[in-house]
Amino acid sequence: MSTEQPTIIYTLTDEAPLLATSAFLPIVRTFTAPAGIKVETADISVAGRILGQFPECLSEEQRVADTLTELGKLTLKPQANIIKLPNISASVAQLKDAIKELQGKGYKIPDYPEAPKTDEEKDIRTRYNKCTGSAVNPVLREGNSDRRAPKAVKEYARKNPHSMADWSQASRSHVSHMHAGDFYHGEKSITLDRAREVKMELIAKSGKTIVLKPKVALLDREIIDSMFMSKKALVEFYEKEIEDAHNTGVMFSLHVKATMMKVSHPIVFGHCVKIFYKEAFEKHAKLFEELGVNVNNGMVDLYNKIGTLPQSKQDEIKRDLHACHEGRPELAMVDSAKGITNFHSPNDIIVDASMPAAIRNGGKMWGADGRLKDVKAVMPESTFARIYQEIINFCKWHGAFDPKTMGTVPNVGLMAQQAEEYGSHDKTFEIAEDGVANITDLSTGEVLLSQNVEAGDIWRMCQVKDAAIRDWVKLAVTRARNSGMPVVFWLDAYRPHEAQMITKVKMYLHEHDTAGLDIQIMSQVRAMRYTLERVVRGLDTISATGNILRDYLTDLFPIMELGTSAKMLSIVPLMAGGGMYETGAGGSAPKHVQQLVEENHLRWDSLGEFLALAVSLEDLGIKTGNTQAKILAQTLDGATGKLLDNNKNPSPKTGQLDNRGSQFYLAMYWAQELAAQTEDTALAARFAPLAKQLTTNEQAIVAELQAVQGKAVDIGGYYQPDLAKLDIVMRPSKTLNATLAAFTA
Ligand SMILES: NC(=O)C1=CN([C@@H]2O[C@H](COP(=O)(O)OP(=O)(O)OC[C@H]3O[C@@H](n4cnc5c(N)ncnc54)[C@H](OP(=O)(O)O)[C@@H]3O)[C@@H](O)[C@H]2O)C=CC1
Ligand SMILES: O=C(O)CCC(=O)C(=O)O
Ligand SMILES: [Mg+2]
Repeated sequence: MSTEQPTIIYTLTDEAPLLATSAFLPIVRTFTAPAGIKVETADISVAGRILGQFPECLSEEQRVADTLTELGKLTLKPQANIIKLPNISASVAQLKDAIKELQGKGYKIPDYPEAPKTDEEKDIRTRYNKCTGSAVNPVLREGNSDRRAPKAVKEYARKNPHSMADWSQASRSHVSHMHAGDFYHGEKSITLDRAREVKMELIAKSGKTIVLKPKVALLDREIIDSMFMSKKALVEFYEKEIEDAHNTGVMFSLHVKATMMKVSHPIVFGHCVKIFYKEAFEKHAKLFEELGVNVNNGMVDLYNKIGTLPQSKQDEIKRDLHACHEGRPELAMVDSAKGITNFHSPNDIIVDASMPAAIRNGGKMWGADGRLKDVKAVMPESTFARIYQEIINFCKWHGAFDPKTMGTVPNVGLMAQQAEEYGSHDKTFEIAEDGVANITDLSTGEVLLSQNVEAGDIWRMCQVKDAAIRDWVKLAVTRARNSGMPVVFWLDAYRPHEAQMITKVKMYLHEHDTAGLDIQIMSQVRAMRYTLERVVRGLDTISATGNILRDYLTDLFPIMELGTSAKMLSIVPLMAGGGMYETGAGGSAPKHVQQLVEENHLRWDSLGEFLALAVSLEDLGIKTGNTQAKILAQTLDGATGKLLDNNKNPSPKTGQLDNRGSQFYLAMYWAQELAAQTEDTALAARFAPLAKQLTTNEQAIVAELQAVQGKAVDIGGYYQPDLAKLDIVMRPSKTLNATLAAFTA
């Protein structure tokens, strides 16, 4: 038994999860304190991360620690027990908004340098770049991923099915992806024969050698890939698909993951915008260059930059942009009421969330007129786009899934140690000149992988470490054994990277007793088909996938099965022995903040947080020998079950029970469960008065929580809300606050 006080690290993040945590944390502490468990916080919000980059610009009181780096180090220790809430993976536009907000609050941090020239500006830009895109998850995910719908949650969804729009066999919705010239087609992959140090360089046709990445240290038996996307092929593909959508009268939408693929996907996105508005971009090319317009950051960047021009010039540009819509297909909207299209910002439509939403809507997205319409879903990279076409085909034939009867698809995802594409952004480059792109051994000069590339192509190297793969296979076998479900490894033997993976998976499966287990390997399209054939028959199938499909499938299936990925249990067994517990599988729901600020109603569902806390406590109990932690875990699970049975989830409608009400019910049921358990009578006695008080005051507390709704509130900031104001807004029940305070006193 450890002598240190058992500690859970609770992350403070952004947007809806931060709002919810500010109310939930006092409840958590109330319950964990009697068991001697410490709950510490770690601020990894985008605002906190920005401030952490510029200590020299801040006063002593303003300075914050580099919490993310510290937390990253903790994940490498066996005692790590971290509750990780979803955080913003910021686009450049969001970053700039956050900088502005912080400057307005008196933090003297520099402006974001649009076109850095001096060394100082370049340094600032480098520091800010550390805060964009998916900057948190890859640092903390030092383990593979186990995401699933717990039994109670699945049962709840079966009894209370969410709405699913009908699918028509006449639906014209489809996925369009490249058939040549994308990363899939040009990929080369090897497994290393020993540890090596390599460089990435371009031997240009002009004779120049451009070193793009001077050194990458690789481990023995690591798999590395070299792949590129041809700009020419991409541009041709967009031209063809835009024209096809126009000719056939189907709405056009573009789905990327510009947060995690923070270097490649903004470029992929930008080309599409430039082709869609080709004539306007050609006409104003010089001016846009002078203004530093970069539509890789979305049309929002263009509109911001032209805002400095005389009104007549702005009007002319806008007229030219609007004129482009003539002869172009209708564009899918992000917010039709506000006129925000799919091209507004590359982060507005994030494929893992956007495609499931469209499939749940019968294959439709919103048009400018506020109506749902069939859509051409453009995902240039073919590697994973095909799974969506497969599920669309399935829905067209079988109709929408039925949450009452459908099976479940848990996921075991390879994500440790920045695996695969999601860890590649520091090794992704837009090629400046035609030439040969080589990955070369630094000490021997041997060229390990080589590609012929052209100016504008996107070239990248991905890595996945042997230890991560071995751990992933073990996790898949363990999950198969514990659940009794078959496992399918979604691996495509025709893709060079995955051919290497298949060899390793087969090898590592031999390390385990797989007798009686059903473990298969199938290409993604076949795996999707096989899984769906089982899903409609009510059968369950574990998907064991690489990092991208982990992300895609853990939104896709939960959204079909449960209506949201918020209700997922997301465990990351850290390879060093600790545990990280993510809360759900989705994001930070910016729309929910807007509703809170305008109407004081928070629809965010903290169920994922309740589930995460229970496994965190359970793990802490086992590892530290704290039996009360185990009881807290069991009773919390019981409370979550009651919450579901009694339907005390937050409602999306203002005036009804919201996140705060749902949290109150969790606290009440948890106290009741603790008071009722007989394993630890002292603990039962300790919680009995709390259970009694919360139960007696149920009506009063719910009424107090309800009474505040319907009016606008001030939380003192978006990226860095004022914690005191947040406390007032998120904890409006005097009775509840007083009861918790009296218990702790
Ligand atoms: N683990 C992480 O850190 C992740 C972070 N992100 C980040 O989150 C931000 C938003 O991403 P986006 O793609 O819009 O996806 P989100 O998952 O945040 O939002 C999509 C929709 O899902 C629903 N939803 C998601 N979680 C919950 C919840 N707990 N309770 C209720 N509803 C929920 C909401 O639908 P409705 O409004 O209809 O109720 C929401 O509008 C981005 O900055 C992104 O990078 C995204 C994924 C994971
Ligand atoms: O880190 C991010 O930006 C998003 C992560 C994500 O979508 C996921 O892991 O499901
Ligand atoms: Mg995701």
